[in-house]
Amino acid sequence: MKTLTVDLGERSYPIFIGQGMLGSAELVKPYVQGTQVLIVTNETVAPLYLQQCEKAFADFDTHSVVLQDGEQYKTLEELNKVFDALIGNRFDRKCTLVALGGGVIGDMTGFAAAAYQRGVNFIQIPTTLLAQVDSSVGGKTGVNHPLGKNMIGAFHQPECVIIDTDTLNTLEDRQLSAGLAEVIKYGLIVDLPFFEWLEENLEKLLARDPQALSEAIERSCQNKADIVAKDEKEAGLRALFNLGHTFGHAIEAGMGYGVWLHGEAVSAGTMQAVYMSMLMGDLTSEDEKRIAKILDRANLPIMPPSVEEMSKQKFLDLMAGDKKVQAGTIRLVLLKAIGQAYVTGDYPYELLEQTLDEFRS
Ligand SMILES: NC(=O)c1ccc[n+]([C@@H]2O[C@H](COP(=O)([O-])OP(=O)(O)OC[C@H]3O[C@@H](n4cnc5c(N)ncnc54)[C@H](O)[C@@H]3O)[C@@H](O)[C@H]2O)c1
Ligand SMILES: O=C(O)C(=O)C[C@@H](O)[C@H](O)[C@H](O)COP(=O)(O)O
Ligand SMILES: [Zn+2]
Repeated sequence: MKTLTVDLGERSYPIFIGQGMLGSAELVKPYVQGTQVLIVTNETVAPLYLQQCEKAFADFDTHSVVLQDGEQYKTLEELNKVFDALIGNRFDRKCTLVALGGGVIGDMTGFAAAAYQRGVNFIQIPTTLLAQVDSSVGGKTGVNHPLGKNMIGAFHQPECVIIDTDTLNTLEDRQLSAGLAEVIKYGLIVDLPFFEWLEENLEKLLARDPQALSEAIERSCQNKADIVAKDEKEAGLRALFNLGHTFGHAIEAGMGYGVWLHGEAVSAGTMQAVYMSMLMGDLTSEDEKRIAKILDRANLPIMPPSVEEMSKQKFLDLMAGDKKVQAGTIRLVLLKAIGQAYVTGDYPYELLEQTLDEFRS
């Protein structure tokens, strides 16, 4: 087992990466406060892993709640089921919530933990590649609104993150690819050597080679932990994790939550950011081809929805609601080079329009 640390002073926490850890009482015990535990999962993950996970919390007064599966259920309404379970079972302020599932369950459970009685502890047990490399680390929690992704939420850090890579054995190929979009993102924004390693090892990752997966998860989590430790609440640097997301979140909301997976929307959105970085005179067409190639090899979309599926105006309206918008300016994460991202609102607006028009024709 490998252990990384998210260094946030007295709120620092470990990320455990290994195999066969899901039922380990020894591992979770130090991170459970009080006597009451609520495991939050969904209807797909529960039959696969709930029983095993419950074993780890057998010494506590443990309950579970099973939510509907899908991005379309990442809503305040569905979240109420968690509050019903907590209040209905008289959970007190020292209780611990456990997120067992992908990023949707992690974001919702974290937000429930942030809000219940103004804040209780929670543990992340991510079971998708995307959640293991990104969403379980860093404390962004929340739910969607019909007009925008993750618009209602809170920063709330977990007590620990338990990444059992065995859970990836049951993940659908499409979901594995979606996770790779966020893995590739780390290479693009801050880590050229990791991008080069991914170019070398992509087939191994697609074939679920345990060693390759473990290395990709570790390097991704290390990149995430380093930046979160420097900028927990996204005053600046942390926004780099949003590469491809201003376009991608617009695709997710615009097409209807769940139609495009988050990772798929991030992939196409990354190509839009890459195209615009080329228009800005930074990336070369060789860079563009190289980035498109790795995303395509990962079985990810490299073109956004067609103009018929999503108009330029719809894109712009949704992007105008992005959380990085400042004084009406849509700020974007662009690339100076592979491995070197920056955030800017200082670009000719026509280049954004050109990206939305030309990239799709
Ligand atoms: N908080 C953050 O920093 C952050 C970062 C990235 C993404 N996100 C959010 O995460 C969400 C996407 O997460 P996701 O890609 O994990 O999607 P997801 O949570 O919807 O999971 C994908 C699918 O895999 C299923 N599943 C989960 N684990 C499984 C397993 N081991 N075997 C078989 N099936 C399994 C789920 O039930 C679901 O159907 C989005 O809502 C996105 O906004 C948040
Ligand atoms: O942790 C972060 O910071 C990220 O931006 C990670 C992203 O991959 C993730 O999709 C996040 O939820 C997007 O954040 P948002 O603030 O744009 O909703
Ligand atoms: Zn993301």
